[in-house]
Amino acid sequence: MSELLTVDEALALVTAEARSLEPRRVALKTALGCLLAEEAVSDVDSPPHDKAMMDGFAVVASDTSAEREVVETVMAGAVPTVALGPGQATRIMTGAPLPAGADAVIPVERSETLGEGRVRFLGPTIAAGKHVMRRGESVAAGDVVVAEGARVRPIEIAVLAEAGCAEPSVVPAPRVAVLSTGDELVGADQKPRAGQIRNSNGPMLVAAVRDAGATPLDLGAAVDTPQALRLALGAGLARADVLLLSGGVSAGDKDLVPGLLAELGVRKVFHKVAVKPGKPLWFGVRDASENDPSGAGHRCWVFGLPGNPVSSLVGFSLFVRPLLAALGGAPFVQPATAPVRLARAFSQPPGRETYLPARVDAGVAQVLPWRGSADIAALAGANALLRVPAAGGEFAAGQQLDALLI
Ligand SMILES: Nc1nc2c(c(=O)[nH]1)N[C@H]1C(S)=C(S)[C@@H](COP(=O)(O)OP(=O)(O)OC[C@H]3O[C@@H](n4cnc5c(N)ncnc54)[C@H](O)[C@@H]3O)O[C@H]1N2
Ligand code: MOO
Repeated sequence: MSELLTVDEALALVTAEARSLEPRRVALKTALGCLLAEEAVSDVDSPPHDKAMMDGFAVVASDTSAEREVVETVMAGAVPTVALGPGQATRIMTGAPLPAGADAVIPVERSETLGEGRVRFLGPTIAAGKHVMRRGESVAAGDVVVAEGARVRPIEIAVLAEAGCAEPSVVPAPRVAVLSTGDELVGADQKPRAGQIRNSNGPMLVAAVRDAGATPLDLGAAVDTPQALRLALGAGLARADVLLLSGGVSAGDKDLVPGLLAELGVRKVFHKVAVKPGKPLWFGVRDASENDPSGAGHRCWVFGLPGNPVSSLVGFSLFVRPLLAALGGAPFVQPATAPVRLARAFSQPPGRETYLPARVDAGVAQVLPWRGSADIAALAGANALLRVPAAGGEFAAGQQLDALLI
């Protein structure tokens, strides 16, 4: 047991292997959640013209004529053709460019149409600039509109669109292949026969990848034969930045994964961590190379997550999710934890660092009844995994521990 890596030691090894993915240009609509790899510069003024901010009449503010001649109507998208003189007004719609000479807009609610193309305005005179947004008032061509390193949220998508950045350079979302292994697995839509179970890890990990802002590539399930596994592992290594495997990493007769990964050029970084559940976790890296057997040549990070679903979830939350954030350009982040207070006393024998399913409300953690690493059903209402240090001990109600947020 003492030879096993601690969680912190294993995290340090993952951190040492982590690096941000190479920036590349992506279609704007797929940039959501990514880090911008270069500052975005606008190629236009915004607004592109002095624009009406109300439906109404463009006027010369200093003109005090009681009645005006309406010289034309300008809709948004159109261009005015008549310069305004004294005693004149242009009917104008919100967003349309102001005609030359005009410097204010009187809202339609403050007008009275007199017929024969004439209009009278009600109420006080209007100040120059009223209900008008000047050309370039928001952004001037050449302005930096989003800084390098900013996270692209829906707001930044709008700003980039306005600035004409249709293909921004971003640190891309990692592509993550998910492969479940095991002869016993059937799909959620199938009735398991004797000896079979449904594949719950595959759908969980695909969803967890998506939830982490990465792009999942669902490779389904492979049976435990060297041929089937070699083919599926090769596909994952060729097509993804990260390959997530579930099952086949402990000590069973059919735990073929570590040997096959070595054969495919994946360098083992560690196997087994002092954590409960999740001990048999395997981590390795296929280094970037021009002559790798898959022909892809890019670096690929590989996790063999233990087959038991709760063990897989713990491995994902502790190691995979932080690595995905780092590949996406964030400084290496530790797993998301929060201090919580225990609702009830409990005791835990010494052993591995342990993660107990818990429900945290207003900072108070209830440990949930749980039948071990195969009992994912017990976690259906859980929102945290309570971290119990390896030394174990007696924990009093109200005592503070850390919880991993899931
Ligand atoms: N002699 C030893 N036996 C085991 C050890 C060990 O160190 N020495 N470790 C135990 C621990 S801890 C775990 S966790 C499991 C992990 O084993 P594997 O990663 O090799 O996974 P499998 O043996 O393939 O499966 C374990 C368990 O999980 C079920 N499973 C597998 N895949 C899925 C899936 N996609 N969806 C749902 N459930 C899945 C599988 O049917 C098994 O019941 O090993 C212990 N044994
Ligand atoms: O660590 Mo295993 O993951 O205890 O079930």
